Amino acid sequence: NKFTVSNYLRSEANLLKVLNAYINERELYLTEAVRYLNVIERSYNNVKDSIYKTCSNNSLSNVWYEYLTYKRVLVDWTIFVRFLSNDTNISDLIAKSIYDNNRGMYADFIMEQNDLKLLRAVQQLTKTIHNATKEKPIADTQNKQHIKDTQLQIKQKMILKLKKLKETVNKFLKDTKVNKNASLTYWANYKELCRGEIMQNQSDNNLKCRYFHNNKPYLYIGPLKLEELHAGLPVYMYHDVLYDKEIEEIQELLKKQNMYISQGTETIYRVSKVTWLHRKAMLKLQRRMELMTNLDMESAENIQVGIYGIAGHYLPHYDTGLAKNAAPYRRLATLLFYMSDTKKGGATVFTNLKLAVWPKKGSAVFWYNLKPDYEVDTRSLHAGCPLYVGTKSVLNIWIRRYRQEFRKPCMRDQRDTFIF
Ligand SMILES: O=C(O)CCC(=O)C(=O)O
Ligand SMILES: [Fe+2]
Repeated sequence: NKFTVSNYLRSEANLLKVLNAYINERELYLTEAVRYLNVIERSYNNVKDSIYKTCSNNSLSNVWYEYLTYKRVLVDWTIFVRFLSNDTNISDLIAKSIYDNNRGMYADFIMEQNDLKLLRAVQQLTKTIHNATKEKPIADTQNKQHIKDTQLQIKQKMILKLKKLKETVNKFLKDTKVNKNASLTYWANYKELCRGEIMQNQSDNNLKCRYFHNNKPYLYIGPLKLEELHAGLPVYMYHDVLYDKEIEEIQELLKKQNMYISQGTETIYRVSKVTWLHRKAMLKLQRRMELMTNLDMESAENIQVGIYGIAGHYLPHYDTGLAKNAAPYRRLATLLFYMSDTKKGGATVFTNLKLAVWPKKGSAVFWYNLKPDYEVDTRSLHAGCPLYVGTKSVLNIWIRRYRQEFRKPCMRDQRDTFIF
């Protein structure tokens, strides 16, 4: 087992082959499931519409709908569930079922409802289903009471059958490895927020704009303009906290660093350019940041500059890593400055809060990523929306947890969020 590059490449090629085959197979499986489920759903909608139209809740208005319903419960669902639990292919199951029952069972795949031939087929099929349920065909008896009894028995059978089907499906859903919640949370609200389709919750109308001095003498003279953006997890917007002159200064520094040529970031979750400025490169700004956050700037990272071009974006993420061995270095809070406005797209969105923040040149957003027990606050999940026009540039300042113990002491189960 000597190590050679070609040996290594060969095992990688194998891996690719196996995984591709696996994915193709899964894809076929799902396509078949979707196709078959659509057939069931169409039949279901057909019958449901007829119930609405005729306002009859107890009986199905004609023999066709009756047939469809029996067939769905007694045959279609059974096939589908067998398919889910065995991974066999549906065509085989249908073929087997046709063989077991009657060719005509699948007539509805090919016939229109007002077809004369169909009517005859339906009569035939209803018989078949009654046969399949081991009941005497209704047409064979003159006894009305007997017909009623038979129908009741069939109904009861169907209810039991549906109950069993539900159990099997639920078990299947529980057993599959897909973490539905994770993928849903990930995308939930992102696109709608970015398109500006979700408006802020009306119940948040206690939010205020205020001058904020935080008991700091300096701020008595020149208070901060603070806008509360969210009541649950406090997200604050500070207006006019980054001056045009400072923005120009930063852009000069970036040019010297060749920011616009190099340092592109292109991953599956982020398309932007990123570089860093030493946090002491902007001393006055650093002092302002301390006033805005009330946190010890000695544990702040250097300033991360992010630049997005058209279609640039950053998918939902937490700013902090959660490795246990690096607990003191978790990013307690984020201060995000906007160096530009955006004309279209490019909002910063908090997908769990259903909150969109539209960038305004010179303003900054501030929020906590950790709860008072220093674990991650899932409400802080956020993203940078795709940009449609122009360029968007931001400054990220992450303030880490260490050195904040006296300002923001760890409080298990005390409050659900940090406040100033
Ligand atoms: O660009 C934005 O609006 C958000 C940026 C962000 O979340 C980040 O860089 O961590
Ligand atoms: Fe972020």
